[in-house]
Amino acid sequence: MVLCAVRRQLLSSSSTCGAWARFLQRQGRMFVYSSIHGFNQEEIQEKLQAFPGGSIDLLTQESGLAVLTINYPSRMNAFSGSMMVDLEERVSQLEGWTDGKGLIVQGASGTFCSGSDLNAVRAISNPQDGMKMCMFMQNTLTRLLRLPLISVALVEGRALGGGAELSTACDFRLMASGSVIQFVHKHMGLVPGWGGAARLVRIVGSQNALKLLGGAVKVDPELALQIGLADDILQEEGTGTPLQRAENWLSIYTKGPAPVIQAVKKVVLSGRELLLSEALRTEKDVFGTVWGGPANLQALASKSKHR
Ligand SMILES: CC[C@H](C(=O)O)C(=O)SCCNC(=O)CCNC(=O)[C@H](O)C(C)(C)COP(=O)(O)OP(=O)(O)OC[C@H]1O[C@@H](n2cnc3c(N)ncnc32)[C@H](O)[C@@H]1OP(=O)(O)O
Repeated sequence: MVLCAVRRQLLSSSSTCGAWARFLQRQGRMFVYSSIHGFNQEEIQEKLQAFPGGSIDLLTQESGLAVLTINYPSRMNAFSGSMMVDLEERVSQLEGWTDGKGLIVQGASGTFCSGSDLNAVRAISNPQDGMKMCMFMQNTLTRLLRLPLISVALVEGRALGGGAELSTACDFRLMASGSVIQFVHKHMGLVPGWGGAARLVRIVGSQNALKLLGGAVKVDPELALQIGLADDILQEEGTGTPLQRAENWLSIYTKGPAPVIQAVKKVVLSGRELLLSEALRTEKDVFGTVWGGPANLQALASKSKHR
């Protein structure tokens, strides 16, 4: 039902969204898992709701920047079951946000996210439930990464286990000094299951990914920057809160009209996810949505120079 609603929304909105819907249709799917994979979203949602606590908070701003906050400070922002369901709902909201340009994903109270809530994990530690939770989170995080918004994970404190995986579902990672990203899965007798391994390989390459997962390495901002896991280090000095500084950092990439910023994300995403010929066709479609558009005509009329 959610799939139909989102698809309807995509198909009925602007021409940019039309190209986006075609891109997603070309991929053959918007979600990684559906009923043909034996995935029943309602069933797993009901199971997850049995483990309440915390929340995922979304603030959309007129500037076109949204802030998504993982909020469960008493458990270091671990993901309870209800927070997994919340996250899916917030991502649906963002999919329908036509004026959006950028997204910051942060944790509450100065730390990012300590992964799954171990209390819930213990209660659903059989492989069947684990795989259902994993399919649910892969669907949600894939949709998060595919949003037509430029996203950044603001990592303060710790990003552990599923928290490290969540950080890879953003376009950029901005690490505060003293913060750590650690794929602790090996120590838990596990491997990533929320899509974190597949995304990590694409971000840092397979050699580095093998080291980070095989060694459950504590990645500090300097190492993260060196291997390309982090895009920048949020300096301590400077004005404003870490969130304000992250907004400032992201604004370099989100300055401009929403249709143009969304088009930028779409062509990069199609290049990242599709075979070259498919990516080229998608690029042509997305190009068609901005060519002769208001921002393009205004730039042509102003005879702008790029010195
Ligand atoms: C592995 C894969 C899986 C997935 O991908 O789905 C996961 O993510 S499993 C979870 C992996 N994460 C962990 O194992 C984190 C374990 N916790 C810690 O290492 C520490 O708590 C740490 C480093 C996050 C914070 O240490 P610190 O000394 O600063 O604080 P406390 O340990 O006292 O933590 C405060 C409070 O939070 C609770 N907490 C922290 N993380 C979790 C969690 N993931 N699930 C449930 N609860 C968590 C901790 O138990 C403390 O609660 P309290 O009632 O005060 O004892």
